Amino acid sequence: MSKAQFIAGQWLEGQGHSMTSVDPAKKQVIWQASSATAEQVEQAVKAARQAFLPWAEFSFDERLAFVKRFAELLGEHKDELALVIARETGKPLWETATEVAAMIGKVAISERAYQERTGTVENPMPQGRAFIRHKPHGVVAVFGPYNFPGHLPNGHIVPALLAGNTVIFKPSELTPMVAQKTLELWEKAGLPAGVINLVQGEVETGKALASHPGIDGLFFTGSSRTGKLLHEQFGGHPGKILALEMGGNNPLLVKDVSDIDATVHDIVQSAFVTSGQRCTCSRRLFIEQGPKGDAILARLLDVTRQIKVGDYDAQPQPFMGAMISARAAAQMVAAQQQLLNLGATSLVEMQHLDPESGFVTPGILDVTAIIDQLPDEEHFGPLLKVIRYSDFDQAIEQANNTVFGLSAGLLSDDAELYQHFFRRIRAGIVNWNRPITGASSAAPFGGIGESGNHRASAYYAADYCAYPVASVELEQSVMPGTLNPGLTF
Ligand SMILES: NC(=O)C1=CN([C@@H]2O[C@H](COP(=O)(O)OP(=O)(O)OC[C@H]3O[C@@H](n4cnc5c(N)ncnc54)[C@H](O)[C@@H]3O)[C@@H](O)[C@H]2O)C=CC1
Repeated sequence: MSKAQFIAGQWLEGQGHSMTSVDPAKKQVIWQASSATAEQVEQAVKAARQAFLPWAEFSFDERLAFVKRFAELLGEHKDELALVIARETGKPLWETATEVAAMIGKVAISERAYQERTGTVENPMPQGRAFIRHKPHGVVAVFGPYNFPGHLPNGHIVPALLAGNTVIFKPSELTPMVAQKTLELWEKAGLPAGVINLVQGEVETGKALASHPGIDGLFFTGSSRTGKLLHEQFGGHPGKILALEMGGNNPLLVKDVSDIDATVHDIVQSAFVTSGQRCTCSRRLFIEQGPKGDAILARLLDVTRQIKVGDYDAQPQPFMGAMISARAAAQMVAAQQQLLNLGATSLVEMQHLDPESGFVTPGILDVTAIIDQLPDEEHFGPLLKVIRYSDFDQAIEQANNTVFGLSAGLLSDDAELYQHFFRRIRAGIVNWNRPITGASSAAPFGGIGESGNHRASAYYAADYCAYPVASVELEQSVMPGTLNPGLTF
């Protein structure tokens, strides 16, 4: 049993029910502990509140020194952390190494973002000095998803701490071991007690934290379903900051390309990387009808059938590892069946390779015939839906026919067509001849519609981690040269 709760600088056993984490590739229990109760969440909020003022009173450079030490420790422990992420998520080691690298890279980017987006500005004025400064919100909760259990929570935690907030982190219940490892590194970095706290548990722990009156904000990355629940819960609390990074039903359009292999590579990288478990993954692929489209589709089917799926530590490395759980894999196969029942045609069948594991092969369906009945849902796995179109503008209209709006892309040699597409498509990430996954931490990261609430993360995370304060300041009160009418001194 692990002491999995980190509260006020102490590792504590949870007082709730027992939790386990299962390696979805090797099917072994790799972690066991007890969840945090509502009382322990309360302790964590108290600890974060007590730590807030001293932490906020440190200078930016002092806070930065702690965060840089964390980045150094990530570097020293990068192989160990990459292995923990691989074991808990099933993602291949080549990919989890890039996740740890992104966590390290986040620190320098967040430092720059803090200065550029929330630094201090002095404006000239006739009398006194005018300042724009930024202050931390206070105690913030960070909720993380399972697909990038290190990098995505880190994308909230690092800018939150730099801005002077204290944090209570509630990771996904599917990736508690990664959270524990990460917090051990924060502890080693010497953060004062209470500045970062970890509460592990399932939905009830999440609810206890999200509904706690003592938090000043909540930064969430996860499903639209949960994000919407939180949005409702935060209704009537305009004083609390809520940043939601949620799912997508992302379209990728293809027209007039000369290099078929390069195009297919961008499609595969968009649809199947991380076994389709990225919020930016392409779910819908629009290919023109006719021989040119046929050739692209034929090559895509051919390459997809050859994608290597395997253990995270296999040599040579597979492109796709296991999905997060046997349950998630079974749900994807069920989603495929549901679309087949509606009248979709299977082009490459997704298969659950072993019902006890998270391994699935990638699948492709032609859904052209059922476009009007297509459920507008995020299928969070390696299942790509192909739509054959004859009119490009209609294809854009269909691409926009979603409640989501996270990422979208065009694969085409035609620069003017891209401008046309860019003006019409609705999404927070719009790419041209590049995969629609792999968004940069140095750019804003967020979507419109049900993909987010206009609080983009990554480079723009600095914005939701602090509030602006406008001040006009003068050493002492001075009588103005002219008085307003009606005043007598
Ligand atoms: N836009 C973005 O930046 C990203 C979005 N995602 C989305 O995340 C999803 C996959 O992640 P999941 O872990 O399945 O998301 P999830 O919504 O199931 O869980 C996220 C977090 O919320 C907590 N939670 C769940 N129900 C709750 C409730 N009722 N009250 C309070 N807390 C609750 C969970 O314990 C977890 O910590 C996908 O939909 C994906 O698109 C994933 C990565 C990035």
